[in-house]
Amino acid sequence: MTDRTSALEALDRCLRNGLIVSCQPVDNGPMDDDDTVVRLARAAVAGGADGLRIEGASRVARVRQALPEALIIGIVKRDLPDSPVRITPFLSDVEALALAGADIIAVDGTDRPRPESLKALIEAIHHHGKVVMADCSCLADAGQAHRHGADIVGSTLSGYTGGPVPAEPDYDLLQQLAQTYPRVMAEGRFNTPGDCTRARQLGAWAVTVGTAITRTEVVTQWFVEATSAPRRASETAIATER
Ligand SMILES: CC(=O)N[C@H](C=O)[C@@H](O)[C@H](O)[C@H](O)COP(=O)(O)O
Repeated sequence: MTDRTSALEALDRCLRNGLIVSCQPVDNGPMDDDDTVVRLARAAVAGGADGLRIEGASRVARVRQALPEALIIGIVKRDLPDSPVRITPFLSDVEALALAGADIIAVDGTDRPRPESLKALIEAIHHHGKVVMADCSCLADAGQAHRHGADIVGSTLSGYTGGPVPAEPDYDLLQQLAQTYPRVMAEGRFNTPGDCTRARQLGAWAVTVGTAITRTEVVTQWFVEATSAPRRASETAIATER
């Protein structure tokens, strides 16, 4: 049995049917600092998370130090002037995440203009002895990533490569992925426990939840929107009665 096969079998034991909590606060918001990310990660593990998704090599290193046993999916996000690819675009990002202690490194798995090829990124991650997750937007992305050797394919980028972002997770893509690949991460707008149950029923290997657990501003906004609409309606009714 190769090292890679045994590493993947060990991963299956940890993550199959597991929950990964993505600890990525709202950019530049009041929770967007390293200490808060470490606390979010600790809280997620205390709540039973099987893994963590952490952005930035320095934050991966901080979380690794705080939680030596945690399973960490590391990414680097960048806004590039000449490419829409944001998630771990450079070989230097892969190296930094590997040195920081990520177990799994996720990269953009879409077929869009990019500074370094997907194949080169996947090879580099394997060279560092790490597991590759490809963040995909469609079935074709996953096919290409899998051919290049990606170990995990995720629905992460469905809805984020153009046009309005849908409200629901992409269950159709998830089902297609799960029928085709052995390790499929349901990720992207899985905002309720019910969404996660459905992901599992459709064959997801694991589910990643971010916003609904770690972006307080966004979740607060959901509640504000849900509660303010009726209030406005009743205010209108009162105004009309007067
Ligand atoms: C599209 C993109 O850049 N997704 C990012 C990937 O790391 C994060 O912003 C998401 O929070 C993460 O994928 C989890 O998804 P959700 O927050 O919907 O549970």
